[in-house]
Parts: sequence; C-alpha cells; structure tokens
Amino acid sequence: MSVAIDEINRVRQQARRICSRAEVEDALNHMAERITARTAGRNPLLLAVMNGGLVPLGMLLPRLDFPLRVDYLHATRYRERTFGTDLQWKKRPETSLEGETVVIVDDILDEGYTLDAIAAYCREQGAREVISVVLVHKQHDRSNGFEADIVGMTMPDQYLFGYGMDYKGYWRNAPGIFAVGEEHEH
Ligand SMILES: O=P(O)(O)OC[C@H]1O[C@H](OP(=O)(O)OP(=O)(O)O)[C@H](O)[C@@H]1O
Ligand code: HPA
Repeated sequence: MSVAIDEINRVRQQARRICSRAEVEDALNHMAERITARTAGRNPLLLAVMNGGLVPLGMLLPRLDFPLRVDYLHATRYRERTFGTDLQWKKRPETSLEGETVVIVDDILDEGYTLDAIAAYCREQGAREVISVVLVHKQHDRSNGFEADIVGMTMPDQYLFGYGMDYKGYWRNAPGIFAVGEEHEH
C-alpha cells in the first residue's frame, strides 16, 4: 500500500500526545526491573515481535544486565492498517525454543490475538516458560482475554503510534506515545 506523505505529516501534526518520552522511559525502567526479577539467572531467550517489538526490546536490552540471548519473529495482523484481521506469520524464530525460558517482547497488546498465538507457538515448540512483555496494554471490550505478564502502561481505546507502534508503517520513531485524531482512525 502506498500512503501519501502529506497524510503521514498531517497525522503527526493532528495527533494528541498521551505520554512523554520521560514517562515512557520510566515505564521501561519498571519493566526492566520486573524482567530482571523474573528471569535473571535463567539464561532467557528474548524474542522481539517484529516490527513493533523492535523499539521496546532495543530500549530494554541495555537495562538488563545479566546473561540473555536475543532472537526475533514476525507475525502481523494489521499490516499498515488501523484494524486487525488474520494473523500472518512472516518469520519464525531461528533459535530452538525447546526447554527455554522465552520472553516475548512487543509494543502493544490490543485485542490479544497476536501475543496469544505467539505464546501458544512457543509452548508448542517446547519452551519451559513463556513470559510476555508489552509496553502498552490497550483497554476496551474487544479483548480475547489474553493478559501479558509484564505491562509498561495501560492506555485508552484510541489508535496509537510511537515507540514501535505505527500508523500505516510510519511514526514508530515518534518521541512519545500519540493518539491519532478520530478522522484518521479508520
Ligand atoms: O493484540 P492484537 O490486536 O493482536 O494486536 C497487537 C499487534 O499488532 C501490532 O502488530 P502489527 O500486526 O501491526 O504488525 P507490525 O508490528 O509489523 O506493525 C503490534 O505490534 C502487535 O504485535
Ligand atoms: N497502534 C499501532 N499498532 C497497533 C495498534 C495501535 O493502536 N493496535 C494494534 N496494533
């Protein structure tokens, strides 16, 4: 899908900032403390859920000062749209998950289907323990009931971008967490 760059600029200008960089950094500090408490000494394997999980995982890594390994997977439901459909697996992790303490890291838990399916896959592959970590958990009544083990922040039901979360593939790099204006939600 090609998106007009004017629209992308307009979305950024009209968006409302929900969280500053400092607030996100604070949430990341707390998340790192909880990941450390739960997995230090267990030689965990951290899995970034691409593309959105790239940013939170990258920001968490220097906060985790113990032996761990990193791999990634790509599973996607939104694919540059603002609503989710079927989950497509684009890349499975290369590392064997057998017997591993696996920590799945993503930017957002919205309706829950993505992380639910990834956690189930990790268990099927023989992971000893699966811990799910998200920067943002969005609150609404469309959830499938999946709960992440470690959540940075809860947010209202608006389409968000920044810190890994995208609007049509853009603004994963935004310096804070922003809600798009209603006119851009769909
Ligand atoms: O809880 P859910 O409703 O299932 O949605 C959450 C997922 O949606 C986004 O991924 P997306 O499909 O947009 O892929 P991307 O990370 O490549 O943008 C996000 O990064 C999560 O992985
Ligand atoms: N923003 C960006 N990506 C997403 C969202 C969102 O609000 N929900 C699910 N994937």
